[in-house]
Amino acid sequence: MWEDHEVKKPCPFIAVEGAIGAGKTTLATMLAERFNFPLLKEIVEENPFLDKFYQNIEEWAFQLEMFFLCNRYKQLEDTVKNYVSRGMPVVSDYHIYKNWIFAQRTLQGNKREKYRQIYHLLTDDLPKPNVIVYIQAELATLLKRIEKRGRSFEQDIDPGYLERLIEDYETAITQIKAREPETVVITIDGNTLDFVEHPEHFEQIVAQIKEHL
Ligand SMILES: Nc1ncnc2c1ncn2[C@@H]1O[C@H](COP(=O)(O)OP(=O)(O)OP(=O)(O)O)[C@@H](O)[C@H]1O
Ligand SMILES: Nc1nc(=O)c2ncn([C@H]3C[C@H](O)[C@@H](CO)O3)c2[nH]1
Repeated sequence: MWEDHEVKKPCPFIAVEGAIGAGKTTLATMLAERFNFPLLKEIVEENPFLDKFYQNIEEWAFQLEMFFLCNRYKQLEDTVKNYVSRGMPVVSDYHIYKNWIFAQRTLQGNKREKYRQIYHLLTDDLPKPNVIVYIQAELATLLKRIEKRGRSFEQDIDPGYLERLIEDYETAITQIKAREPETVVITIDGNTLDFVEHPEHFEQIVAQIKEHL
């Protein structure tokens, strides 16, 4: 149980968020290790639709979004059962709301509406993270990181798509802040803070998060 507080705060359920390649998995992994919290990590390699999706977004968007949604739903169900409901902290490299951020960008009309209904049915009654670590990064940073990571299917991503996602994330974070004032949102400058190469940058982020735990 999480009882390490003088004033009772909710047990940390931390989600690291940001656009593609912002550094979510890297930072979430480092934070899980530092705080000794279990890590909930996105499944990427076994995704059968990502490659096809990047070749033809319109054709494959619904399949891809449904795949992500069903996978994350299952992961979140397990997380609630194994950690959240037992009062144990957890750090995740995504927030379930990410599904809707992407789906609004990739789906239109009838398919978006069908997806919206399924998304709400599956997620409305699930516990949401109470701390969001948002890595804000500009296009040049994302492109550099995507290239550095070198996943073949991401190398031809349209920079316009990334640019729109950066804006979508900004809008989504603003909406979350307004809608859920109880959720702690910590914004990290992903352009200037290099927590991979500079341990002191990581320490800065850890200190910022500790203030809220
Ligand atoms: N702050 C940073 N400074 C320099 N390199 C970084 C930083 N954060 C991540 N990287 C590098 O950038 C690449 C992408 O990072 P990572 O896979 O963590 O991103 P992500 O946000 O989880 O991506 P995705 O959205 O695709 O899941 C990796 O090669 C990682 O080592
Ligand atoms: N369309 C779409 N919807 C999602 O919910 C989603 N989540 C992640 N991704 C893409 C980004 C990386 O390329 C890769 C790994 O994060 O998968 C997504 N793409």
